[in-house]
Amino acid sequence: MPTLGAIADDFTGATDLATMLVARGFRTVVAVGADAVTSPTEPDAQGRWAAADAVVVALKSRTAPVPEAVAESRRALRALRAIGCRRFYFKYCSTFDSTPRGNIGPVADALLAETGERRTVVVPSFPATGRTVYRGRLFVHDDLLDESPMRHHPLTPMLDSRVDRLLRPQTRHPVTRVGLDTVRAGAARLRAALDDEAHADALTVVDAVDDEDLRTIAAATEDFGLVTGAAGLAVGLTGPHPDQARARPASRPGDPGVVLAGSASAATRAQVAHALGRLPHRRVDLSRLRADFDAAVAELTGFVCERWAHDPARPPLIYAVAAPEDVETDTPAGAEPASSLVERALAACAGALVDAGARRLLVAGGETSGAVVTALRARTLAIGAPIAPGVAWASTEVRPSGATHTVDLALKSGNFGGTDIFTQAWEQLV
Ligand SMILES: Nc1ncnc2c1ncn2[C@@H]1O[C@H](COP(=O)(O)OP(=O)(O)OP(=O)(O)O)[C@@H](O)[C@H]1O
Ligand SMILES: O=C(O)[C@@H](O)C(=O)CO
Repeated sequence: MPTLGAIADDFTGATDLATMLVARGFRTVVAVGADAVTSPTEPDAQGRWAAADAVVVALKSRTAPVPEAVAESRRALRALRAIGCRRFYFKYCSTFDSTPRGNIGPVADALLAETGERRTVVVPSFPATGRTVYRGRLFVHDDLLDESPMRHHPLTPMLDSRVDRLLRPQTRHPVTRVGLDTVRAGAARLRAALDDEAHADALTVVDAVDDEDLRTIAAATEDFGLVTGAAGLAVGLTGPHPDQARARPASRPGDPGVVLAGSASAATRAQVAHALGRLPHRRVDLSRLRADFDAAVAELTGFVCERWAHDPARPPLIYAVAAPEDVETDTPAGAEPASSLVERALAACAGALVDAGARRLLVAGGETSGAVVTALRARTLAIGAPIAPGVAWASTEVRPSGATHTVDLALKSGNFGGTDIFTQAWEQLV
């Protein structure tokens, strides 16, 4: 029976947190939307929840309209409570992706109200991926958040690095801070500080620079009904199944695989560049898609199938962006924007390729992952072997066009993973 329920505001974020929970000994299932918890279609659904220690509901709420994000998050919390969860974790991005309207503040407010809790902590720090919070400022490796590439994010440009200043316009609660000195004084001192009247009704941003700080925060908040943060905070949680939490791969070595990269992030571009010399590849052609979408998708999938026949051991790469100038910033008059066009194309490729035999799919980009998972009609993901901090394989049943197949799927956040992840990830599937 799961006791820990998490609500993630995007799909790659959900698998990021689930990867951490599995490493910490929680048998973890990712549910795609609240409906996958409340009305599961699989015959053994009750058994699935009974055999889980943690359930993470993956939402697409990060940049949704505020009322929609709030309603979906509330529904997810109620669904998690109905299957037994008693503690809740709101997972958002380690780069605090949000705007002055939301959605981190409004969702945190709603989840506090729903749980009956008065206060919670705000912990975006994730040192394993270079995100740290010091004196309330969020760093991405050596850069302040607003001096990192996140400054130019198309949907959530991050123009400040002070987490409290980012959050204040988003929430009805006071936003307070607790600094690293207090964290380093230990869990008891931190807890005493959090119990101070100043933080009684607050969202409290807590500094954390390394995993030990996160463990201290987790210990100090172990009886909080709701915590909020990136996946890093889970480093301080301990699940009941330290050696048996990881799901087995669904595929066998040599089964057909493919990489679908829709992300344009600097990390993904470096990964694409690395893979270009090593994997068969095709770039998504925007004008071809606009001229004849179905034919363009058929060309891409035909290429992949032809390469499988030639060399099944090398998973082909279908990618959208290799260089910054590949990103289309101005949509031609009357045309579909490149972002949704590419998402639809990669989702269509995923469905067609699973029907054609793909049993291993590595997807790069949060929005891209959401589109692919939706097209594959996956309901739940059982988290397996880790690939990189925040990225793991997951086995899942999919049915893009009726027939059900079990596949291994890895959802890679745009900024995560080493340069060689597209060629090396497959080695973890054993
Ligand atoms: N050539 C292009 N021009 C414009 N947009 C593109 C192009 N290629 C891809 N895109 C879009 O860019 C967006 C990338 O977002 P996505 O969330 O998939 O990656 P990301 O932002 O790097 O990942 P994450 O959210 O995990 O950090 C998608 O909507 C994708 O369709
Ligand atoms: O926390 C992160 O950085 C990631 O899990 C994420 O949310 C990617 O979109």
